[in-house]
Amino acid sequence: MEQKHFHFNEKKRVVVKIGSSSLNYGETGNLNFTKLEHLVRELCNLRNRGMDVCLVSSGAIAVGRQTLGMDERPKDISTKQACAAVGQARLMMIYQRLFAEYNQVAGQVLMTKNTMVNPVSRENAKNTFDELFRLGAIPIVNENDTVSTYEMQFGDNDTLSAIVASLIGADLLILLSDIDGLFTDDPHKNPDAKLIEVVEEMDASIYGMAKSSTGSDVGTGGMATKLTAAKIATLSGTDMIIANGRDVCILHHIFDDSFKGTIFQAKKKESFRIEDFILETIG
Ligand SMILES: Nc1ncnc2c1ncn2[C@@H]1O[C@H](COP(=O)(O)OP(=O)(O)O)[C@@H](O)[C@H]1O
Ligand SMILES: N[C@@H](CCC(=O)OP(=O)(O)O)C(=O)O
Repeated sequence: MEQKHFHFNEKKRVVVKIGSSSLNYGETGNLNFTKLEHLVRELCNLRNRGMDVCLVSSGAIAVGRQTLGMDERPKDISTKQACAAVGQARLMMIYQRLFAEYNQVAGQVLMTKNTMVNPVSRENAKNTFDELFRLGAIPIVNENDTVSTYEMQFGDNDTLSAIVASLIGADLLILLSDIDGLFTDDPHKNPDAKLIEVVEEMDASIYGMAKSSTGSDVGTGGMATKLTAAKIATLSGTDMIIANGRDVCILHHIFDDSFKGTIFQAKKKESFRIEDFILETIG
């Protein structure tokens, strides 16, 4: 797809979200180190281009489950939280090592809904991001799964990444998924589904396409949570892209103006306040 008119290479602050299914080998559930290494290299190159870069990485529960030798996806909250405690630490250890290889520094930011709803916590979180960018570091964000209660959970990192993008005033959010973008229907169920390349208006016809079915044993939310993310991002003035994270080199293709995916065009609404949106819609 030729998208020269979008000028993504002029973006200044970019959030990239990668889902659990893109970090693991589907068949074994083990981490794909080559993929992680390529992802980190791509993000370091964006930093080298002069952009502020933030990574929202899922995978804590999947990595913890693997590390603890569980065959089944955990169902109850305390088992998920125990998996996240083990997996988040392991994931960060790997990221720290890989970023250091490219002479970049990564910092961990773990958030709950409370971080966004409480004005003092929200301001503190924003200041932390600003300071990390000023220092040239790359924030790596996840939900604080080990402590977040059901009521205070975002529950999916698609929504969380859009909230982070809104909080830090990012001008581009990229969701790396296990699928090329938004299709007219779930392509795993409907082989006639067609890729939508650009979404200018988030109207009812668009919401009708997205199903919450996931493409893997580790994904959360399916396309429905990606559209919630698109709504938050576009109202905040952030363009959003869904692209396939199978090959993370797609990141430089996005900035070189040639890639396959779905672009949601920003529509900033002056009255939009992320904290009100969270209270009204996500609860
Ligand atoms: N309209 C749609 N277009 C594309 N994918 C869809 C659609 N509706 C549901 N899906 C499902 O959403 C999945 C992607 O979400 P998910 O499994 O949560 O993965 P991840 O968060 O890792 O990207 C796809 O694999 C697909 O099965
Ligand atoms: N916070 C959870 C991930 C939740 C989530 O949205 O997962 P995914 O659908 O894989 O992006 C974790 O790190 O395991």
